[in-house]
Amino acid sequence: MAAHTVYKEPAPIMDRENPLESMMSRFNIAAEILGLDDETYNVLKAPDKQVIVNLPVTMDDGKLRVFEGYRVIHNTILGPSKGGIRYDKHVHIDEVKALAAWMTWKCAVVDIPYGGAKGGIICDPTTMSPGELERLTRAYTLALKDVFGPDRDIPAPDMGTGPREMAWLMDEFSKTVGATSPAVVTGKPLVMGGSLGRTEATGRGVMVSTLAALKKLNLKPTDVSAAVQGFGNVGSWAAKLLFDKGLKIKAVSDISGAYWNADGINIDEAIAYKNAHNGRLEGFTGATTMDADDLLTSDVDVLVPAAVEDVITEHNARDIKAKLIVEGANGPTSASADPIINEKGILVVPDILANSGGVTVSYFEWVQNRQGFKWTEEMVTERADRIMNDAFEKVYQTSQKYKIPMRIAAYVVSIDKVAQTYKFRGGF
Ligand SMILES: NC(=O)C1=CN([C@@H]2O[C@H](COP(=O)(O)OP(=O)(O)OC[C@H]3O[C@@H](n4cnc5c(N)ncnc54)[C@H](OP(=O)(O)O)[C@@H]3O)[C@@H](O)[C@H]2O)C=CC1
Ligand SMILES: O=C(O)CCC(=O)C(=O)O
Repeated sequence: MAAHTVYKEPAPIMDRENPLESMMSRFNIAAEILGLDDETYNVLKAPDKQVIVNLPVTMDDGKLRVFEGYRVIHNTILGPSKGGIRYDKHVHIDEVKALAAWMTWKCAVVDIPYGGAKGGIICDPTTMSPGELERLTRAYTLALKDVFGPDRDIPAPDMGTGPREMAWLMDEFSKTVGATSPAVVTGKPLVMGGSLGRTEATGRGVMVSTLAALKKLNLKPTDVSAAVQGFGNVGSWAAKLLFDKGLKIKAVSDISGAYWNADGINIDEAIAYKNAHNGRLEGFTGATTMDADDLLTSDVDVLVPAAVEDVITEHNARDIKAKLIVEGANGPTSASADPIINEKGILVVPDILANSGGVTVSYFEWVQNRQGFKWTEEMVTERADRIMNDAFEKVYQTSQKYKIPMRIAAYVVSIDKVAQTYKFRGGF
């Protein structure tokens, strides 16, 4: 008889900052500023739906392992819910709930017709074979076949997933409905309905919002240095596009460590090195190694956290030297750090604005799938850049109007749009 193991070893959330608490604390401040009515507040403070699934997967050694997966739908008043799927050993339901709510606010801030959702599976994709990952992805899709759908809930990549997983998901879902259904998922490979520009979209949005913020600070990109934490999809593209705009990228990092060069790192070389070395920067010779935590407090003008949640906390915020933080990751700053950052006068382009380029181009992918017509790369980037710049300006003007940080202003813009929609639609 095969041995049965339940693969479930999440880090207890109590030992870390809780992203859900950070999300709620900002939501509460913005709701207060808006004078949000109790009914709408009570609807928005909790997710519409939380699904927990058990996923039995036969591993390559013939043993059966049961993984735990989640899909949280935060809100759908603006449209079908949208949000990525995370494969990571630290996935936690509270984290998925926070990430789902951030998707609602993110889609509202860029004014695209989606609600918010997020998914995750507790697993370590770095130790699993492609076959195991495929069986896991198909099991997750089957378990959620009644949740997903082009007009219901549309997943996408997040940490630990990419076009390969989205292709398996699209295929498995299509089999359950008996017809090829490309619009059920975004972030697909180009040959099967993916959009030009989606791979780099989140990093591009980070670059566009960094340039917009530098303008407000009267700083020229070519006079500015930056550090980027995380060198995956978001971090590597953000670093490359900022490097191309003339910023001196003095530090980058991934899970293997942080790498520093006061004269600037050649990001093209760093990406080529990573691609040739199993996706890691370990051993990169274009920089010297530095303590990973020191990257966040290093002597640079712009800090781009683009890895995981809660890396900027009350414990290190005082030591940050950057004048500008542009949040490529979701939730990289704990609410406990907000007052310190505000007191220091650091301008923060918050996650729900700075990294919204990804979902914006996902929206374009979904539109193209439904139109059955492929846009050119120029159409994608021109429209995405315009949306990012418009959203930046709207949030910036709101922050000026209410004399509040851009983070709270972004929540104000989003919650206001959602609340107004509830008023018009009625129903409760
Ligand atoms: N992909 C997207 O379109 C979007 C992603 N985001 C957010 O951006 C963030 C990154 O996602 P994405 O780039 O897709 O994920 P990836 O899995 O592609 O990359 C994550 C990167 O972070 C590194 N990393 C993980 N933990 C640490 C750490 N403690 N310190 C330094 N680096 C670390 C990883 O290193 P290694 O590879 O060596 O493990 C990897 O370089 C997440 O918060 C995600 O939710 C937001 C909007 C859209
Ligand atoms: O592209 C998408 O639909 C969602 C991306 C995502 O998960 C995010 O923005 O955090």
